[in-house]
Amino acid sequence: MKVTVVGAGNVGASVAEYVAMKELADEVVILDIKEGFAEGKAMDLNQCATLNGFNAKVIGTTGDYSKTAGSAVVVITSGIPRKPGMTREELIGTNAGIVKSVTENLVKHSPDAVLVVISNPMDTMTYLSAKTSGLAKNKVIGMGGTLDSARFKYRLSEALDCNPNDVKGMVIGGHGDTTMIPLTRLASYNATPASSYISAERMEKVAADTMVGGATLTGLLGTSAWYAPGAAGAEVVEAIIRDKKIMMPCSVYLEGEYGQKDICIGVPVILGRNGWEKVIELDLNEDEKAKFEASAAAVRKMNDALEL
Ligand SMILES: NC(=O)C1=CN([C@@H]2O[C@H](COP(=O)(O)OP(=O)(O)OC[C@H]3O[C@@H](n4cnc5c(N)ncnc54)[C@H](O)[C@@H]3O)[C@@H](O)[C@H]2O)C=CC1
Ligand SMILES: O=C([O-])CC(=O)C(=O)O
Repeated sequence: MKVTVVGAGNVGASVAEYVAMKELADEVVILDIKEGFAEGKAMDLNQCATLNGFNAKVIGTTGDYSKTAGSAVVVITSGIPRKPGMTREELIGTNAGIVKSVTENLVKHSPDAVLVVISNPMDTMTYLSAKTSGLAKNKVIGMGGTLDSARFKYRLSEALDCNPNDVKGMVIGGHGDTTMIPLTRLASYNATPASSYISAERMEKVAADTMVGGATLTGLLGTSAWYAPGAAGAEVVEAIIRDKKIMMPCSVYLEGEYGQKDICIGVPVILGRNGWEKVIELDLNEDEKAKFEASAAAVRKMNDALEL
């Protein structure tokens, strides 16, 4: 089983590390355009094998797509990250060209792969990849909601002063500072609504902090985050490789679900060997529906900037 990660930068290397450590593939290929960079990251990761007890071979390449041939899953992280003060949407000018050419090269060599798109602005890059690849719609998955939901649960656990693993919560909508929708009404702690433990004001703060989760880290780090993005990317890869049939919010191509067509946006899906296998239609209330519509409108506006 082969998994390819395009982009050997912060997020790509983190995805590759988790994929190797979890032994999700026996071959993990990392591809970058920066001369020797992917080769260096691969060598460094291979030298962790005996320290972290994994047996996966990591292969680095500078732009040789033949090494990616026959991948079961490919993860696209190539492109520039934002700097403090920027939005993810501002990255479109540089990243659209990169994601388009990377997608074309990948599908030439791995026509049966499932694509996991991470590059930002993620929903629009997923839409671009879906349109460019010509793959079945279920084979293109944008990773954002899985990360945003992990941040939501972290913020909830802070507010409730509890183990984050006892908290359930989901973020749907676009992966943007103003477009993501933490579903506060449906969040729970030990099968009880999380809202029954904290004030409405505190819950609003949890949601607001979740929405600017990426921007907050970018302000602190000077570039965007990679540990949780890498872990979330690997979580999606694991669900596919291990055919887990597990629900995660991902950006997928909608054809009427949630009242939306011809758009990739975050909704809960069942992930398995074939990619996303089913969209789960949550019973949203009027406020949540209105937020989802506004989020979709913003993502659609961004998609309009693409040259397809
Ligand atoms: N969807 C999500 O939840 C998240 C998305 N991101 C996004 O992921 C992307 C990568 O972020 P970082 O890894 O932090 O950036 P980075 O700058 O550390 O790494 C990006 C890598 O892509 C490579 N690259 C550029 N053009 C390429 C091409 N044509 N082919 C192959 N490789 C190419 C660069 O050489 C660089 O090594 C950014 O767009 C960032 O905004 C980051 C975190 C979370
Ligand atoms: O904030 C960013 O630009 C990177 C990203 O998507 C995230 O960490 O959620």
